Amino acid sequence: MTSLSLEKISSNKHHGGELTKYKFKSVALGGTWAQFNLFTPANAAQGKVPLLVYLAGLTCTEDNGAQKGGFMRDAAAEGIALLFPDTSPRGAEVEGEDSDWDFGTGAGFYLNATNPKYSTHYNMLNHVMFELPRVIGTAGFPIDLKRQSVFGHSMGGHGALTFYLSSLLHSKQYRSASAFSPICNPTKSPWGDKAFKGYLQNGVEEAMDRYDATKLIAKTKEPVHILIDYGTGDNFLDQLHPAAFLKAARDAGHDEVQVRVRSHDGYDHSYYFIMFIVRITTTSKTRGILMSSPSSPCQLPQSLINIS
Ligand SMILES: N[C@@H](CCC(=O)N[C@@H](CSC=O)C(=O)NCC(=O)O)C(=O)O
Repeated sequence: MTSLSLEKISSNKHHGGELTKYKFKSVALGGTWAQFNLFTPANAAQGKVPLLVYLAGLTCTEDNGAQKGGFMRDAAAEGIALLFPDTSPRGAEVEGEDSDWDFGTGAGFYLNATNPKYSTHYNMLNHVMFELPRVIGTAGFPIDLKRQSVFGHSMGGHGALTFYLSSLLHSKQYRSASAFSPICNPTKSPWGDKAFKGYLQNGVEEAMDRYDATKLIAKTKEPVHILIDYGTGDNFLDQLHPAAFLKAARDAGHDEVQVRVRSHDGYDHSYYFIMFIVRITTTSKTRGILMSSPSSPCQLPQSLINIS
């Protein structure tokens, strides 16, 4: 998979670091222009820093998390780079892709499409998990791709959980996953149903083993590091199923040290909730979760205690 060179669109100094927007012609997304934001903290000038990937939700672009998440202050303090990909290809010119807010443009669902209508362009899994790290590595950014974690919101929470769980057996690409209001059991949710029936040749059946975090955690034997937050006043709670994920995790033997699901009284699905959670969560480290490394054993439980 090769990519043309990056073009810088804009750059802003932020919390002592730099938030830069780039675009490039994405092979994974069928040759369309793909944009992303990358925050590099000030200490990246001294050496490579870890990377935390943020996956946004339905209707979002690479800007929502960067502008509304409130992640950068802690990332700067902890010396962590943040990557904000887009949520779908743009301008693929697939018939009907702009008809609905929860399918097509802005709603790539972090999978690789197998329905021939979408499979040239709608490959957000390949784009985020493989193409973007390759682009970042090739461009020579001061980022240590061996220290990578993933987090996200709603559809992006689904992406974070499924990317993390599906890479556990093979590449161990991410050290942990955390999610705000994630779609935890998308084969049981209307959003997931619509996405899978549209993007996948064999519909929901095809998604069971690959794209449903509740199904994946049920089969995961390895130790995991997962943190989920959701609000009880979430207007989309019927799409999320956090209790099903928690039950599957406990049934599979993952205790509260490995999988923590926190509910927050009255909070909704919006970025106001995300900002609140980020503030009560002492540092990005505790969401980003770069604490497990060969040289430093996993300290997630302790870090989670710190943030409770
Ligand atoms: N149709 C509405 C609602 C869309 C919405 O709430 N999107 C969420 C993600 S929902 C699950 O993935 C979101 O993050 N919106 C962007 C934001 O900045 O709040 C609409 O179009 O607004």
